[in-house]
Amino acid sequence: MSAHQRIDVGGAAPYAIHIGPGLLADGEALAAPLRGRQALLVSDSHVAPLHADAVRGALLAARPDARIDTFVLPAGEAAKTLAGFGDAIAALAALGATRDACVYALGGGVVGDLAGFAAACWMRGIDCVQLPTSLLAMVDSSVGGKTAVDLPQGKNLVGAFHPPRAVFADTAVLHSLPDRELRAGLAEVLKYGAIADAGFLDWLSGRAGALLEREDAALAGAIARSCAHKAAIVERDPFEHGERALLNFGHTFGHAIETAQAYDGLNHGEAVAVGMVLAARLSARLGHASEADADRLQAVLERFGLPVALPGGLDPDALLAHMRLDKKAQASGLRFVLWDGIGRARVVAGVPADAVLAVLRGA
Ligand SMILES: NC(=O)c1ccc[n+]([C@@H]2O[C@H](COP(=O)([O-])OP(=O)(O)OC[C@H]3O[C@@H](n4cnc5c(N)ncnc54)[C@H](O)[C@@H]3O)[C@@H](O)[C@H]2O)c1
Ligand SMILES: O=C(O)C(=O)C[C@@H](O)[C@H](O)[C@H](O)COP(=O)(O)O
Ligand SMILES: [Zn+2]
Repeated sequence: MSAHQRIDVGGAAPYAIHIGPGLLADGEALAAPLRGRQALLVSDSHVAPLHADAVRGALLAARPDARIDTFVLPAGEAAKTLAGFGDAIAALAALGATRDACVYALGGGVVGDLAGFAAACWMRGIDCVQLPTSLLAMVDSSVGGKTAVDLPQGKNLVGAFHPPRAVFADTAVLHSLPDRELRAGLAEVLKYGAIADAGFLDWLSGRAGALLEREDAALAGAIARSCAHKAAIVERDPFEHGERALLNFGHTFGHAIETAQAYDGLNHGEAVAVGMVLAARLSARLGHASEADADRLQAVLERFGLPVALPGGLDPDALLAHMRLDKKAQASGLRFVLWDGIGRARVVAGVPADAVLAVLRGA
């Protein structure tokens, strides 16, 4: 395998995250997890024309006896649906996939979540290899085994925990990623600093220019440190019984925004950026953090060109209704990841709805 970094994720089903340029051309490495002779390469309409032939060619060079079908989703969050999931399942049926078949998810988080969910469900679970192509997918969605599709009622409401067999993050493909999507990925990178690593937030803040200019060393450092944080957390708490919920910082607000905009407004990373600012403001209102810390977090996000305010036209009461279907909510009420300042977060139950509404109204 070409020079790369490797991060191991331990637990009941251990796997490795490989990070570096050129990994998608390494057919031997990509084919190693393929136990049988069938693979379904799932991608989307932006990524497939750029990278699917190369991946398929690399896999076939290593495994000439394999049958590799390709299934392409329309690009974008609006395709992460039960209907898209059904189409992926139909592609597995057309392949005649047996239990030793493997799904390869080549794309951003939308492809990774949907393809992973199809792999989790086909014959009650077959292997999935994540080939993340967006920054967001490299630093977050390809790791940890959360798979899902959205419903009109809420984000990721139908899904399963299904860890990948391996993750190959080929950093060379980031050169074709649109700027807006690069910034969205940086929102989830900044999240690790906000919840767990004040030094990392400083490091990122000092390299905003280099990261936005896609300098290799800066990107490689940000990806590896993000994956190390995510790997450590999901290894300790794979099913989100505790600590893993911290990775949801900003997501109660963010998911409500995405749902209210019918998955056609802010993208996930942008919605999480706004959500982190709102969660920080809520934390300050409830006495957990200071307004000065919330101001600082907002300023860092702004430095990366991310949105930090609620988009116009959204009804606070409708957003609150969406939050009641957040996966952290309980029969007793809302639970939020609140913030104790840079690098420190915790899950808090019984957050009063009127405080959430006040933050949404900018009061
Ligand atoms: N499972 C998890 O733990 C987890 C974590 C974070 C986010 N997510 C989910 O991930 C999704 C967001 O992921 P995303 O930001 O990657 O969105 P995405 O998958 O929609 O990708 C963003 C856009 O970039 C394009 N793209 C991706 N890679 C490219 C490349 N190399 N070159 C050119 N274009 C490229 C895609 O086609 C798409 O248009 C959301 O559905 C979110 O809920 C899941
Ligand atoms: O891996 C996790 O755990 C996360 O919460 C990571 C989030 O960035 C991600 O958006 C995740 O899909 C949200 O999960 P959900 O359980 O709130 O749907
Ligand atoms: Zn997220």
